[in-house]
Amino acid sequence: MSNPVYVAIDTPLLDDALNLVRKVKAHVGGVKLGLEFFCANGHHGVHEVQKLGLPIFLDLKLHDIPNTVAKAMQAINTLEPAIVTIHASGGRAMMEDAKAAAGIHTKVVGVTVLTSLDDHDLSRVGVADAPDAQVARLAALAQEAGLDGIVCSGHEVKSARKAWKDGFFVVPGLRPAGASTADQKRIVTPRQARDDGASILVIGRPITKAEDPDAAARAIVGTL
Ligand SMILES: O=C(O)c1cc(=O)[nH]c(=O)n1[C@@H]1O[C@H](COP(=O)(O)O)[C@@H](O)[C@H]1O
Repeated sequence: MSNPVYVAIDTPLLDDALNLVRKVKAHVGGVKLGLEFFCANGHHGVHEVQKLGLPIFLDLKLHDIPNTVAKAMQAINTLEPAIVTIHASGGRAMMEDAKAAAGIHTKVVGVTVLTSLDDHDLSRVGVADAPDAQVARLAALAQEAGLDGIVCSGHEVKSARKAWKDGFFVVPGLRPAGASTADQKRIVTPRQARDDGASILVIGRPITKAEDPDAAARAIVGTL
């Protein structure tokens, strides 16, 4: 079984990112680079991290009209990322065009309901349904659009996996027991997410902000 843990490197500083990846690379299966890193370092930064030998998850959460998202996807194809995110709420046509524009080795996954949101936050943006119903709706749309899978919290992954057996499920919002939740609202432990059908476990601060990131990554993998 390959290591499902992707470490979220949320920094705009290339040297910090490289140092962190060097520290934890023996105990993670891949590296997630986000918008913060990409805006600061672009293709060059991704190439530098890629040299360390782990698969790259480019978390850009693209969300725009279909033409714009498809063109953005084409512009990152030369990086050959293993995984790229788009927002499922961008609609079916946007998802179809994004997938069509992506490279054949890239998994395109749709972000459903951010793990930092709860029922109350959803109602404030006009979504009357609870997170699980909204995740189920967007997961079905992502599947229809031909995406590889979705991003959802550990609260929804079990039912999402049941409805989409060969889907690829990316689960962030993971906290080892007792860890600080910070801005995350729908959290579970890495083990729970794994048991409930997650394909990839995205873990940031519990590893990157630990005194010893390598030991933290190793301990988390030990619980799986
Ligand atoms: O797409 C994501 O990766 C993502 C989706 C989501 O709903 N929630 C979420 O936290 N993420 C990302 O997962 C990572 C979580 O980081 P930590 O909370 O530090 O573990 C961050 O890089 C977020 O951008």
